[in-house]
Amino acid sequence: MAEPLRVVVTGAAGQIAYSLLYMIAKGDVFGPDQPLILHLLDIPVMMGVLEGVVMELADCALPLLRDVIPTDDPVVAFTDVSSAFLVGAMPRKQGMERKDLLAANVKIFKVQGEALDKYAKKDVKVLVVGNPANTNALICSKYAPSIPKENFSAMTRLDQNRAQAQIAAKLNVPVGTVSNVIIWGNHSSTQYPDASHAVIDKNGNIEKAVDAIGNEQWLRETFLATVQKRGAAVIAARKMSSAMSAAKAASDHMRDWFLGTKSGKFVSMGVISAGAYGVPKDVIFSFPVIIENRKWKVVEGLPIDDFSRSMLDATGKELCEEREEALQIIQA
Ligand SMILES: NC(=O)C1=CN([C@@H]2O[C@H](COP(=O)(O)OP(=O)(O)OC[C@H]3O[C@@H](n4cnc5c(N)ncnc54)[C@H](O)[C@@H]3O)[C@@H](O)[C@H]2O)C=CC1
Ligand SMILES: O=C(O)CCC(=O)C(=O)O
Repeated sequence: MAEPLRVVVTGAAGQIAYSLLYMIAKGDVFGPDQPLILHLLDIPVMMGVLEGVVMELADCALPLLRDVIPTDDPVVAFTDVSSAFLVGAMPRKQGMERKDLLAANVKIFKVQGEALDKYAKKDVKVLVVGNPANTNALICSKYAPSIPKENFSAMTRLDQNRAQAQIAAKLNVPVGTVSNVIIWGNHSSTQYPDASHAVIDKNGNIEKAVDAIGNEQWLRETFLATVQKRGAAVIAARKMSSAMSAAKAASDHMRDWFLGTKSGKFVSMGVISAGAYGVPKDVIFSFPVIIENRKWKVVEGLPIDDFSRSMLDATGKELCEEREEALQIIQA
């Protein structure tokens, strides 16, 4: 069997981590043959709660889990890790936009970037879940200059999963038959859920989702708004933000990064922009990617119509504004 892989989860005493840790520890992310050592970081006041999480992980009797290290010390948390789930951050409350969290959360990602830079493996793969995820990931990367920028990502997989589920429900087909829906841009209400390249696999016959749906107005209005505002809808219903679905999306994202995407399928990830599709450079922008040998590559050459162009421009503009605001907060 392989050597154990060290994986850190921050915000380990929180609600997303409560579902995520089980998914990781039972092999959903790194595969059924990969032993794991979990590093669990939270803040000092949460150490009692974290102790309970550690007890529960032990009580799951999971064969792949070789050790669990609970800590409030970033040095312990980030030392020698190959994979980092950065979940720990304040969630938004009803009526807030995710960017309203910048002031509270961006400094966490500066500190954790510095710790990753000093203590993590240089090929560590970092997934930022804590909101506003794209800009937090950018700041984290900025403070970890010895780690390639391509190793930092932000989670838009929950938006992708939501989009697939909406299309499957509209067509009354199993969600697993829907693929290649794209989330462009920011994990915010300016994101662009784009079904124009999505396909449905009907027993081996591949049909374009737009043809199967046959209702452009639904795609541009109902579908778009439902996916963009789904996080807020969950908060309104649960009085807490999405957790089980966020954990599943984080697992999907890191699994595809480590194990690769399936042939002909692409997934959406917030990654450092080099300006593909004419969007701003040096922001963490969600693109369609394929992944091989733990390296992602933006899918190029997809046609972009006028509607899509205006959506890409709007979400890119918001990311540039968030970047400026984050830098001001950090430098203040
Ligand atoms: N990108 C996405 O699709 C999604 C992002 N989120 C975001 O994920 C974040 C976490 O959400 P929940 O788990 O529901 O929140 P939660 O409040 O249940 O848990 C957050 C945990 O982070 C800890 N924490 C705070 N500062 C920390 C630090 N400096 N180091 C380590 N741990 C720290 C807290 O003590 C708490 O235990 C929020 O920012 C939320 O908005 C949530 C759902 C989806
Ligand atoms: O919407 C939020 O701010 C919290 C959770 C989240 O990011 C989401 O559900 O998409």
